[in-house]
Amino acid sequence: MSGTAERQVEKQAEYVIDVRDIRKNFGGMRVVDGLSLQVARGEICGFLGANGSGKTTTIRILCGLLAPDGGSGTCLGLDILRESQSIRRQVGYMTQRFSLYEDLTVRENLELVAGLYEMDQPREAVGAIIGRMDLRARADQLAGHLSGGWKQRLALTACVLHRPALLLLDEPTAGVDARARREFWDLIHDMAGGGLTVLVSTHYMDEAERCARVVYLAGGRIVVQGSAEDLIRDVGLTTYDATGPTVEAAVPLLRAAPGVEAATMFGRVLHVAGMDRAALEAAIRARGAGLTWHEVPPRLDDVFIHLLARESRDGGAEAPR
Ligand SMILES: Nc1ncnc2c1ncn2[C@@H]1O[C@H](COP(=O)(O)OP(=O)(O)OP(=O)(O)O)[C@@H](O)[C@H]1O
Repeated sequence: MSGTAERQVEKQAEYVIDVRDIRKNFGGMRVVDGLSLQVARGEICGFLGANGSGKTTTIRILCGLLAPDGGSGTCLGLDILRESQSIRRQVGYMTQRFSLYEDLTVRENLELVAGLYEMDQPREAVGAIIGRMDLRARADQLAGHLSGGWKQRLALTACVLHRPALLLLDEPTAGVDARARREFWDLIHDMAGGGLTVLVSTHYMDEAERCARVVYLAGGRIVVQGSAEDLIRDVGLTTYDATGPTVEAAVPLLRAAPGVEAATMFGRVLHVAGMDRAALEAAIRARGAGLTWHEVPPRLDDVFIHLLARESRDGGAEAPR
C-alpha cells in the first residue's frame, strides 16, 4: 500500500466524520457558517442548538442529500462534494417524520427497504434484524397501527438494516414517551458498542447526557463542545436551590435581580443560576431572605438555558416552537 493510501485508511479509521469550514446559505441567509466537525468511530455525538441553528441542514449535508456552498471533508472516508451518492447509500439517516408505509406490515416495510438496498438474501436479513431489534411480536402488524415509540423503533430498524457504519439521526425521538426514548437510546448504545458511529440531534437533556460528546450550535456555528461534564465546567455557572414557605413569592423578585439569569421552580424547590457568583449570592441575600439555600452543582439544562438566553440576547435564536 502506498504511503498516501495508508494515511487515508488510518484517517478513515480515526474519524468517520471529518469536515472543515462547511457553509450553506438559503436565499441570502447563512444557515451553516464555517462548521468543522470530527466524529470518531464508535462515538455517540449529540447535536444541540436552538430551533433554526442549522442542525438539520448540517446533517443533510453530511449524508449527501444537500450540497454545501463551501467547505470540504469526508464522511465514511468518502468526499462530501464528489461522492455524495455513495455516502447516501452507506449511511443510515433517520428524520423525525415517519417515512415508512403505514398500510404495510413491519416485515413488509423492512423487506421493501432491503430491496431498495439490493441486499443479498433480504428475507434472512429482515428476519435477523426483527429478532435483534425485538420486533418479533409486531412483525405482522401494520406500521400505521404501531404506537409512536414502536414506529420510531421500526424507523431505526429500517435505517440500520443495510448495516451502515454511520447513523445520522435528526430528532429521532421527538414526541415519544420517556420509556420508549430510553429503550431507543439503549439500542443506540448497544450498536455503538459494536462500532457504529452516531450523530444525533436532540432537544432533550436526558438524551444529551447519554452522548459521549455534545456539540452545541448557534447561528450555524459550533459554540461549545465536549462531554456533559466539560460543558458544565467550562461554562462556569453558579447554581443554588431554595426551599421554604415563601419560595414561590421569591421567584419574580429574584428574576428581576441583577446577577440572576434564571429562577425556576422544580416542584417545591426554587433553582437559581447565574454567571457572576458574587452578584447571584448578593441577590439571594437581598431577595431570598427567609428561605433555606444551598449551593448545588449546575446541570446540563442550566448550561443550555444559559446558552439559549445568551443567543437571544445577541440575536439569532428563533422563538421556541
Ligand atoms: N430548504 C430551505 N430553504 C430555505 N430555508 C431553509 C431551508 N432549510 C432550512 N432553512 C432555514 O435554515 C435555518 C436552519 O434550519 P435547520 O432546519 O437546519 O435548523 P435546526 O437547527 O435543525 O432547527 P430545529 O431544531 O427547529 O429542527 C432555518 O431558519 C430554516 O428556516
